[in-house]
Amino acid sequence: MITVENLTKAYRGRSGTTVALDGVSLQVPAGTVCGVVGESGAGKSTLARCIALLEQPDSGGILVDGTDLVTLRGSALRAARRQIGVVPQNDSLLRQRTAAGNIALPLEAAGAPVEARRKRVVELLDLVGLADKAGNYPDQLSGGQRQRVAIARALAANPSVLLADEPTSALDPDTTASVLTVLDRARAELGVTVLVVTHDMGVVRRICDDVAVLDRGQVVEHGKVLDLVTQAGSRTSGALLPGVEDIVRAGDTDARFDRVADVVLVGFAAVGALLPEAASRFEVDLNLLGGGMTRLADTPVARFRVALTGANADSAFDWIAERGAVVRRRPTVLAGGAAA
Ligand SMILES: Nc1ncnc2c1ncn2[C@@H]1O[C@H](COP(=O)(O)OP(=O)(O)OP(=O)(O)O)[C@@H](O)[C@H]1O
Repeated sequence: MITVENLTKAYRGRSGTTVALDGVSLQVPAGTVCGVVGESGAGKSTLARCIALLEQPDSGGILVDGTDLVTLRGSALRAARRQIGVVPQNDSLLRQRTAAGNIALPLEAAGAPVEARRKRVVELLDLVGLADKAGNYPDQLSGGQRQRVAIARALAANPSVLLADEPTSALDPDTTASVLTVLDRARAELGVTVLVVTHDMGVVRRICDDVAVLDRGQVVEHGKVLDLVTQAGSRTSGALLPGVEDIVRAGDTDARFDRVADVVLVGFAAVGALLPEAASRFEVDLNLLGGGMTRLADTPVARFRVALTGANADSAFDWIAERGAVVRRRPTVLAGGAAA
């Protein structure tokens, strides 16, 4: 578990002071993947550097498994650093070392015996899908493969936390997918807690359990992705759910139906069956006016603008809501123009 408590950090320069982190608090449960997102300049990299102990915050705490890292010095600080594997923003492999040689670096620094090193490097190459590239030098690897070697190197000393700063920013979509798969495997197979700094909500969509949205040094949204997408007006729902607004000229079209609502459905059962079942159970005509389906990690999620016609339209929406869907009714415009 990583707990960031009220972290502040300002940069002081000749042209004045820039507040990069302004009381940031967040919790990342053990064994989850958390995305830190936000516009350029929001403070994401500063937060990552503070958590990686590469930068000293002005105030606040960073607790990893209960230990406040900010207060540590000397050998305790060095030991704490080993608990945090860092995948740097830029290509950071040593050019004169092979993939295996790069991955072995932290193990050499920790004084691990040769045989243990060799075994661990083989395991890690396998984890990142590069078992056949052990002897390749960085220049003989693609950008995505180099990034996977950097992840393997960050995992070499068995850290409890893996911190990746924009791990996919320079990669094409296919390569991005392979890097994200590796981060997901690190969590699933090694139980590592993963913090991914990214400006790309696609990363959140694919692998994050949790997300923290930073804006001008503050956390403006934080929680489970699947909870945040059900909250009306959340930035996460806006960025990750299919849009319903632009499909129809709402006022005109809504008027043709008895009841209209925006419905968010989460999970296989809800997405697959809830709406047709409601239609047949309550004998209402069901029309989808907008929206669509998507997938958040392994979970199917849908947002539809649903129109119902029939005497039981209200009861049908109540029933859908009782089964866990989020139903936001829209004011129904009657054919004559007055709101119902
Ligand atoms: N070393 C520094 N010296 C002075 N100001 C800095 C320094 N590093 C960052 N800043 C400023 O702090 C603020 C937060 O920067 P930071 O790099 O943490 O944001 P970010 O969200 O990671 O942005 P990006 O997505 O562009 O990398 C910005 O206003 C930035 O200009």
